[in-house]
Amino acid sequence: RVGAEPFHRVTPLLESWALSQVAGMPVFLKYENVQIAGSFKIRGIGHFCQQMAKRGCRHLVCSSGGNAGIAAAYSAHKLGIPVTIVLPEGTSVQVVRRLEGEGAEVQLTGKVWDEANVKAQELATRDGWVNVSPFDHPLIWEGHASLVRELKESLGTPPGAVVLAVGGGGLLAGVTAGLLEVGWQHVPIVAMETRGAHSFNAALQAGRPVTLPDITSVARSLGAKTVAARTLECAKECEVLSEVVEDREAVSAVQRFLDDERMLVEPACGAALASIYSGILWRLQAEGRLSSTLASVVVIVCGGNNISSQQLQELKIQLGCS
Ligand SMILES: COC[C@H](NCc1c(COP(=O)(O)O)cnc(C)c1O)C(=O)O
Repeated sequence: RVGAEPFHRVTPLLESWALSQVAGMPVFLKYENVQIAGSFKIRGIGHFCQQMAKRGCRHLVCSSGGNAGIAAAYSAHKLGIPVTIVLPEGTSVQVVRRLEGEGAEVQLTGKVWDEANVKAQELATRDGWVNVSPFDHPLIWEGHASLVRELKESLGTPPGAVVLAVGGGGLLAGVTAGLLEVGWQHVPIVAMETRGAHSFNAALQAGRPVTLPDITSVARSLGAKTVAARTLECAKECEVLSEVVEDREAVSAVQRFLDDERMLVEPACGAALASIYSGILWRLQAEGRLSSTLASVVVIVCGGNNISSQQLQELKIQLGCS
């Protein structure tokens, strides 16, 4: 039966000795980097695709910086439905190869995700075709909420804060939905972005979704110029602290995490880890915006496929980080 079992897996939640030392408090890492299809995306995208298959969808199309596209290709493969992935021209060869390996038809168009998305929406007007948004649909948020149910299962008691990265805001919307569902709506969310992809921070400042003129951050997976409108409602329903770090800090965090935990993640994930490595949590506590006596903090290691040791070396040279 379609949709009987979700496509995602339960991921480990492990206390990190190294990051706890840096943070001066217990840091628990939710390892979505070992999730099916390489990032947390499969939780929401898989759920969305299963529901669409139930409703008679015959062809899936997705515009993605990479990870949502891989999750959509994996889901389509599992469902036996053809899928077209529309990607920005600069997408790495390894992602294109991975998508074609999952059986997807890949089209490269546009400079950034928003332009590829216009093309995907055009294709989706065909009969029986459904566009899989990388981050902006209630079914995606519903699927991502499974992550918080797993946190509740593992921790029992609520963490002092949950740290996550924001691109289009799907993970933020899903975690908010999950916190409300398990009764942890008082747990603050630290929403991390890199400068040059800080569309959520800009929206919060303006009180409405803002479209950035361009994406200039190396964290391409955070590269949605306009954040989902739903994220502004999340900021009213939960306590959401929006923080922006420089690319250099995100890439330095990737390197430190590689040495601390021997795992390689994208700069998008480095943005979340920079909350620890760049002392953002410590500063929020010093400013009184986070309690100075947090019992623990959970950092969602969102993962991502779009990184290699060579790309990390090139990024470190490009950004001049240690
Ligand atoms: C343009 O890209 C949006 C989306 N990446 C989103 C993404 C995020 C941010 O998640 P969001 O806030 O978009 O739900 C964090 N961490 C990783 C590794 C990601 O791939 C995609 O793959 O299409």
